Amino acid sequence: MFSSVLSISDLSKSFEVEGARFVALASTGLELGRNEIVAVIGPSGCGKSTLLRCIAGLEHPDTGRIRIEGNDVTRPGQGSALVFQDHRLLPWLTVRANVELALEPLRLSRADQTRRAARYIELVGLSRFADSFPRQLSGGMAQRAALARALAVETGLVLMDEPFGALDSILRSRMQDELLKIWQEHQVSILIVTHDIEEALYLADRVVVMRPDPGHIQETVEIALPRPRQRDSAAFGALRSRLLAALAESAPGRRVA
Ligand SMILES: Nc1ncnc2c1ncn2[C@@H]1O[C@H](COP(=O)(O)OP(=O)(O)OP(=O)(O)O)[C@@H](O)[C@H]1O
Repeated sequence: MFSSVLSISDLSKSFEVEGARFVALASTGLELGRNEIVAVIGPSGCGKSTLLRCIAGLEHPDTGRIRIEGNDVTRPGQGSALVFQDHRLLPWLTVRANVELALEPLRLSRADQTRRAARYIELVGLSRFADSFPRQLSGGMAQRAALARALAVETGLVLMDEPFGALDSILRSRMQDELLKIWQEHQVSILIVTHDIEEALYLADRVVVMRPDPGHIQETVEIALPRPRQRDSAAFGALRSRLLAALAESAPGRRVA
């Protein structure tokens, strides 16, 4: 049975731009199943980040309903954790202290907080760097620390906005494999925004293609390829062509109502 972790219906969001209403998202609906990975692609400005920010409770939608595990999202950090392109670790805190800080709202005992932070730092392979500061980490390591911080909260839903966008291609594909390994072992649902079609195809069970003017979901493509996926296989290539064609249909634009 399809058990929804995230359920979005009729979501819309507009912003005031130069005295006029600009519609960033219009009547958007989306379901995310338990342990599902869904990637969101689309041209710049089609509302991908706005969608994620609404789910994360950082933006208040104009209309519609967002539920995580059946609960309406009304404030930040409710049922989800967000990973950005830049790691956003606090520079004056060590990796360990950054992860522990994210756990503060859970009001765990001091011992449990320490244990949980250590477990997730180990999971992303950073135990040796737990007492390092962000400036002492490479880009990939800092992004792994940000992932540990998001996973440690154990929300069951991780939202990722271009998480590997700033990494070089070799590191990026290594991080994709690490993410899949963690996902397989830890049973989380992931909604990931990416500009990279290959990344979407490599990671996702479904790819949602968005279109601007106003931002909405144009189509959803099932990626029924077994894992680990072969980027040079004919089936991968056929889906790549399909997504490229879907993206070509989307032309950036801006509607001011
Ligand atoms: N706070 C805001 N005020 C005004 N306009 C905004 C605001 N946030 C987003 N927008 C506009 O809404 C539209 C969608 O932005 P959003 O960042 O969601 O797009 P995106 O698809 O994530 O783009 P990109 O791929 O470039 O990151 C853009 O035109 C953007 O300028």
